[in-house]
Amino acid sequence: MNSKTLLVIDDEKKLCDLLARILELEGYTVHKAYTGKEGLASLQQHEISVVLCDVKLPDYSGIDLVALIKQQKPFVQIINLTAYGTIADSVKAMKNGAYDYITKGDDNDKIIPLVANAFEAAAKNKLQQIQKQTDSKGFEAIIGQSPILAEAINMARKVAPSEANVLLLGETGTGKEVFAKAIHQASKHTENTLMAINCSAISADLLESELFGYKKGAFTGALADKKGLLEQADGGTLFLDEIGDMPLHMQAKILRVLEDGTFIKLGDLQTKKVSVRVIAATHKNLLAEVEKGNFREDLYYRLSVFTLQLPKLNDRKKDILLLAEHFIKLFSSSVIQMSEDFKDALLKHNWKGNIRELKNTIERTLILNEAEILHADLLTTNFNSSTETITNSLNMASVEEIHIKKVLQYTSGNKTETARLLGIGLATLYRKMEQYGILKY
Ligand SMILES: Nc1ncnc2c1ncn2[C@@H]1O[C@H](COP(=O)(O)OP(=O)(O)OP(=O)(O)O)[C@@H](O)[C@H]1O
Repeated sequence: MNSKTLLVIDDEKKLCDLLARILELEGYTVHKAYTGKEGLASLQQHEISVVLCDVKLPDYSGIDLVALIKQQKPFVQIINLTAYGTIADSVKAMKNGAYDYITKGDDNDKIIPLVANAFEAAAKNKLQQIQKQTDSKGFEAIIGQSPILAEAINMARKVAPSEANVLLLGETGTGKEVFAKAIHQASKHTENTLMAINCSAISADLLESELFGYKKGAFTGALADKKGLLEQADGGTLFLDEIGDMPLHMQAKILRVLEDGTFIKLGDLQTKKVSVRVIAATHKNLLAEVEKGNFREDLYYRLSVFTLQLPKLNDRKKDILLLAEHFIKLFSSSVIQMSEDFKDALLKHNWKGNIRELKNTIERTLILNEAEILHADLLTTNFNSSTETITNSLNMASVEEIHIKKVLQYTSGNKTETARLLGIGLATLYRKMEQYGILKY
């Protein structure tokens, strides 16, 4: 993600050189090619994320080249350079998978923002691709060698091929969802779907319609029948994340699913039956919730037949560097090393957000710095929660303002992505931008 490398393919040498120069001034590393063949060779040699490609090349049609590049490197984004008035070309280019097209000479001020957006799309594509590969790797994707994690993996491997429901316990970010996916992958139902829902993230009404589905006319806006996640997961696995936050009336319905596989869609009179294995997860102490009357005891016992406690990252310090190395490789295409002081800082930090916090910390550190060797000073402003090492020489507000601006710059003003990277909600981001008078984006 770090390397902002692009390729310009154009046989008009002067234009190619000019474009390259403009983009270099924007901080990009630019490779040039004057023919399609040279371009394809360059793509094999360098880590390129975005290609600007003329549609009329001596040896190739730039439009055919789009399909060829997409075949070889699906996450690479291609912007075609078309001559004035050749709309048909542009349409075909987009059909072949081009990110966008620019009319030569006409759209000069569009190039820079378009290229920035194309890089963003390429990075997202790459992460999605890696995520897919990771998901299909099952237990192999779980990084860590500490005995406490090995024990959890061992237990999960044992229960995976059985039909037993599983309750995953652990603080936020300890990898509960990763384990749920791995258990599904190693189950007998891996050819069927794993459907996941976070019970704390959406309202009770929406949760109910998402899980059970509804009949047309069940409520205003129910314009057609909708299958719920339970039906979609039939024959496979349903992952109920943060089950401790499920409202009591829904707990009764889920209990019924666990008991005999039956449920009723919203607005329906008939009972439906599914065969679904349930994996549930929570960061809460469910027994304490049972005592407080917030969680049904019978559901607790149904779910907790096989309970798996996932360790906190602070309890498996041995894995911190291993995970950090893994995330560095994930987020950067260039070779980046950790200095001893950087490793020390990672080991000393109190990882309240567990692996997710470590992952976010590494991602931010790499976004905001170009260094090939990471030092501890790069980390201080990137730790999620309060850290003793944070600088006092600037007041917090100005550090925050600078930080928000940097991330906005990185995302080319994409607020949703900025909020995600900052770990705050979109509304909070807008409020802070207003507070600091950040108007440009
Ligand atoms: N052992 C691991 N190896 C590699 N990546 C991991 C591992 N465990 C977790 N992750 C990554 O850390 C992040 C958090 O993991 P996950 O979402 O599974 O945690 P969680 O316990 O379900 O969190 P929450 O309770 O907040 O939903 C994810 O991006 C995941 O890919």
